[in-house]
Amino acid sequence: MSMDDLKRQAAARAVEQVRDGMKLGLGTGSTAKHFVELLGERVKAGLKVVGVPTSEATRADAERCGVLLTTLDEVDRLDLTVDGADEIDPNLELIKGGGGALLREKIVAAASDRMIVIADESKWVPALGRFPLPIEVIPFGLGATRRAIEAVFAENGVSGQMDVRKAKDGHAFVTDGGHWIIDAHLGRIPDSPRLAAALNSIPGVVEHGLFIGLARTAVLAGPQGIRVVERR
Ligand SMILES: O=C(CO)[C@H](O)[C@H](O)COP(=O)(O)O
Repeated sequence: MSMDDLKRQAAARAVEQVRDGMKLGLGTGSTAKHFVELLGERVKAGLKVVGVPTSEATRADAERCGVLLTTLDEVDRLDLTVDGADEIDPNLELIKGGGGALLREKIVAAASDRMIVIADESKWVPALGRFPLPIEVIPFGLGATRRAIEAVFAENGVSGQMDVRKAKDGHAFVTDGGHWIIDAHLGRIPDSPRLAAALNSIPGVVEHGLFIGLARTAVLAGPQGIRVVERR
């Protein structure tokens, strides 16, 4: 079974949680794309839902699949967000942002009563940090922001190379919000909630990919089947 089959299986399990009338957060990435496609099939069969997309790519996918869209200005809370992740630890803390949509993803997840993270088993890790941590920054004053990030890393016992993410054309990758992303290669993050809070305090950092206390359920698809992990 391919990795993509596993992603689709995890997405299919999450689609079972969707009920008529729900307001949904729609994640970004290849796993979330499966969810949007499967949701679209249920919509065509008569399910009534509205979704808030977490990226322009997901907006296009949802429109193509016939999923009605709304915004967080038009609705108050969302019932459920379903999104992928780059890493998931046993406390259901996440690294997200490999696809560059972390800012909208976090806004949408925080506005949701429940977040289900869907992934293949390879995303399950004992501790976060092997996947480079995406940090979304304002291009202005980048040198100062980098130095402040380095200082926060040192205070939190981590260090590693920091790369400005590049697009395929070799220029800086620009997020849907018009910002840049620094990918920080930290190896292992001993205390992710503490690091997340410290990064939030840096001027010039718009958001980072540590999702702390947001995911309630993880649906992990592996060759042996599906494992569902609930937040303790
Ligand atoms: O955070 C994300 C996008 O910003 C994605 O959810 C994450 O990168 C996982 O992607 P995929 O499902 O393609 O493995």
